[in-house]
Amino acid sequence: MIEATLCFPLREWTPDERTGDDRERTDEVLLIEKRRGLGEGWYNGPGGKLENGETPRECAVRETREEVGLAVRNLEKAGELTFTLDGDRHTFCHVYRTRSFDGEPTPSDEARPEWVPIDEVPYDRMWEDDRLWLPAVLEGDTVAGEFRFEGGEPLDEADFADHDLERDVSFEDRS
Ligand SMILES: Nc1nc2c([nH]c(=O)n2[C@H]2C[C@H](O)[C@@H](COP(=O)(O)OP(=O)(O)OP(=O)(O)O)O2)c(=O)[nH]1
Repeated sequence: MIEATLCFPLREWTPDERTGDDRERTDEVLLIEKRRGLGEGWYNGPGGKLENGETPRECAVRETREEVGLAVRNLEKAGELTFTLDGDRHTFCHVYRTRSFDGEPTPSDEARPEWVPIDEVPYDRMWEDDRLWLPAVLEGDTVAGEFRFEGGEPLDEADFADHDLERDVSFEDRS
C-alpha cells in the first residue's frame, strides 16, 4: 500500500479598507493545480508519496517545498484517509494543515499554486471524494475516512463508489 501526505497551508485574508473592498474577512487555502502524475489537471493540496525512512510530517514538508517552494512548519494533523481500489487498500494518506510558513508560493514543473478563499474551493475540479472531507479540514476539524474506488488502475480514472467518514477524531500517534 502507498503511504502519502497532503498539506493545506492557510492564511487569513483581510479586506484592504483603502481600496473600498467590501468582501468579508476570510481564510484562504493554498491549493495547487497538478501538472503531472496522479490527479493531473485537478486541484489538490501540495503532497505526495513517502520516501524511504521519511516520516509523514517530513514528507509533507518536503513535498510542499518541492512543489511550491514554501517552507511549512508546525503542521497540525487533520486527517487520515484510506483509499481502496476494487476492495484492496491502495493508498493511506495523512492530511495536515498549517498557518506557519516562510516564502512565497512559486510554480514548479509539478504544480501551479493558487490561494483560494475556503468557501470558493473548486470541488468540481478535484478528486470526487474531496468535497466530503476537505471542508471539515479547512474549518479546523479532524477527519478519518475510507473512500472506495472501483474499476482498476490508475486510481484517478476509477469510479468513486462509496465511503465512511468520521469527524472530530483524535490522532494518538502524532504522525
Ligand atoms: N485530495 C485527494 N488527494 C488524493 C486522493 N487520492 C490520492 O492518492 N491523493 C493524493 C495523495 C498524494 O498526495 C497524491 C498522489 O501522490 P503523488 O502526487 O506523489 O503521485 P504521482 O503519481 O504524481 O507521483 P510522482 O510521479 O510525483 O512520484 O494524491 C484523493 O482522493 N483526494
